[in-house]
Amino acid sequence: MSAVSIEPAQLPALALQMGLSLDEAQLGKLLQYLALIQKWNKVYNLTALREPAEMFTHHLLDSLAAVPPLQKHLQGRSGRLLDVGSGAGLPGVVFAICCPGLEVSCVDTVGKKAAFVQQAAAELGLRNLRGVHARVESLTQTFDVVSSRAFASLADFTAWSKQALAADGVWLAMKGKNPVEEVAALPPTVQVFHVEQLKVPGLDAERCIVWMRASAG
Ligand SMILES: C[S@@+](CC[C@H](N)C(=O)[O-])C[C@H]1O[C@@H](n2cnc3c(N)ncnc32)[C@H](O)[C@@H]1O
Repeated sequence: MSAVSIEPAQLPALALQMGLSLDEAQLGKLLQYLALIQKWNKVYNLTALREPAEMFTHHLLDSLAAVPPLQKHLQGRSGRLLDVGSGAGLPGVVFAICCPGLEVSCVDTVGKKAAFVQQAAAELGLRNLRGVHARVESLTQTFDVVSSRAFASLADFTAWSKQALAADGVWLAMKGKNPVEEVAALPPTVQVFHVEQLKVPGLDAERCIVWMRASAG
């Protein structure tokens, strides 16, 4: 994966280029969130990336690329989203900032990561965001969208989170290259209805969303 030089100061222009309509407050919160990850990374061991420039492209812009497809799916509806294995809150915190009508829960088995998301929610004033310390398999609430990024194979992701998916809910899995073999390994109870290519500014790498829903099989 290679990256061209790109800087946080370019965020307003990059957001427009990505088809995002964000106000000053949202742009500010995205940069504040990045600063929080950088500040707490050493203490909480949130991400293996250490370089601020890399965090900007590989984490923030990469997560932002999934926002227009998510907004298109929601079509202005409110709803509940669960981000599974969210780590530092990627992409869940970015979704919460960009989609204020969405109630976002970021679940992780590591307590300090869930605590970091709770702290980010407080510091950024995000009342639609919460960090949950749990294994996704143990959740009983249901969600309209269940997302993941850098989490697990499609088969494991859907198997572990299926009880958390609302009856008409969808899975949103952020992946690199179109994961043809992972799709082939899915059980008949999971239907892939769209593989959507993403373009991340400054990232010369393939990215996609695999959209799935539960089917009778
Ligand atoms: C590689 S990290 C990805 C973090 C983040 N989504 C990102 O894109 O940077 C995977 C995360 O999944 C969490 N995890 C693993 N198994 C889990 C489970 N069964 N339920 C919830 N979280 C889990 C790990 O603790 C880890 O933080």
